[in-house]
Amino acid sequence: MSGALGREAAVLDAADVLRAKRAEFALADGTVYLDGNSLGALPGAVAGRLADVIGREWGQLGIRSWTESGWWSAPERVGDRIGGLVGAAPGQIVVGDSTSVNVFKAVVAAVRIARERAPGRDEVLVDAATFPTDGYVAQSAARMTGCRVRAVPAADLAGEAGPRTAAVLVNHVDYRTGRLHDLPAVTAAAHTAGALVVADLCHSAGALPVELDAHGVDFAVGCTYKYLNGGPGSPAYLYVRHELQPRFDSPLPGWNSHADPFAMSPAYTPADGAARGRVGTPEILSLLALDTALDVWDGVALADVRAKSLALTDFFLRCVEEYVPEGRVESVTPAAHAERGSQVALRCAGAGAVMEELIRRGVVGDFRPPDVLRFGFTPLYTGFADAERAARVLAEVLGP
Ligand SMILES: Cc1ncc(COP(=O)(O)O)c(C=O)c1O
Ligand SMILES: Nc1c(O)cccc1C(=O)C[C@H](N)C(=O)O
Repeated sequence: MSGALGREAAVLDAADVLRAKRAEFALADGTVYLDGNSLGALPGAVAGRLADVIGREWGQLGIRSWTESGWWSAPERVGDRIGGLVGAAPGQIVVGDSTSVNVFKAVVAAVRIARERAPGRDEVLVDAATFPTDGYVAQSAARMTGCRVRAVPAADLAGEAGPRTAAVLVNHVDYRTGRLHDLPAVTAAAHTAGALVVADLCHSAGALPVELDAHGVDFAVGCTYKYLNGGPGSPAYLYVRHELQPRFDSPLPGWNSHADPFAMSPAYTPADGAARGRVGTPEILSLLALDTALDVWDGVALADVRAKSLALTDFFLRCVEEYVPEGRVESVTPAAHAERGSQVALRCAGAGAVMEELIRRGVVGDFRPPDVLRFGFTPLYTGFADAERAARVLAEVLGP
């Protein structure tokens, strides 16, 4: 650490109300980890929990663990814990499958409900810069339901929802630029137009306060391996708003979402509540790793997370401005706090090679084509000294 910004970082770290949380993570020595927006860091307690789940619950109790260890109901129990982080009252979130699969369930179900109300609706609106999987799944879901996809810039989604719109699929935060979209406005406009909203929270859950119930969002999906630190491939989640649950007609009705799964009935009767979003057997090992990973949120106020995230990203941008010669990088992340998630994306010539060199020097971010350096700031374990060092090393890599 060096210079005035280094000293400022030390002062900011000393005053950080979340600083004790860093010790709950296993972080590699000498590395600045700014890739929690792709794969969150490992919470230290996860290894012990998995050892117990494997050794005792699976190894000793075996099949009995589905009931005695609570495996069967873990998708709803862990879903309620995630609900506490995304403004969802209990009973509306189930954990399981991937985000991609949950986008499929949500978009098809949203179209089906919209069609019940007004059969002529035939359009799925998606934001044009969506994460690819959402766009691919929306295309297929639309084809299967006789709709067409119309891609418009996220900022135009609210204005574009109209009488033909059945569903609006919006990424809460853009994965490439880190732009935070106006979910309440999109939701309100979609509802005025008679459409339903599906929100992808992959880059917002755990990074900033999300208020699903308060904003009346219809469906939401998200992964748990980024800011929720569930580990590689940890299961995703599906939120279905309470009032919609009786009409939620899942396109993937598996035996796990049956009202009486062990009746093994040939006829499908959907379960009530969040369980209707289940499909097949839950991913118990990664689900229970996630369960323990969520313990790091105990005693954490999301307002503190948001305040630190904005302070960190502001500070990083200041350090970049100070250290990196003018014109070498350009931030594509909005300066306005109301429009920023928890990452900074810098457009940079030769970004792929620059990121490789950054990683070689211990600053781990990622590269997104065609020319974006992406730095994720995870307030629970990223400090101001990390932000300062990352900007300093970036300047060294780019040269004078
Ligand atoms: C916004 C967004 N949606 C969906 C996904 C993909 O989800 P999954 O691969 O878990 O299905 C990602 C990241 O991979 C993402 O950033
Ligand atoms: N899910 C990932 C994976 O399995 C491997 C590498 C990266 C990912 C990601 O999550 C990418 C991430 N959604 C992104 O915003 O780019």
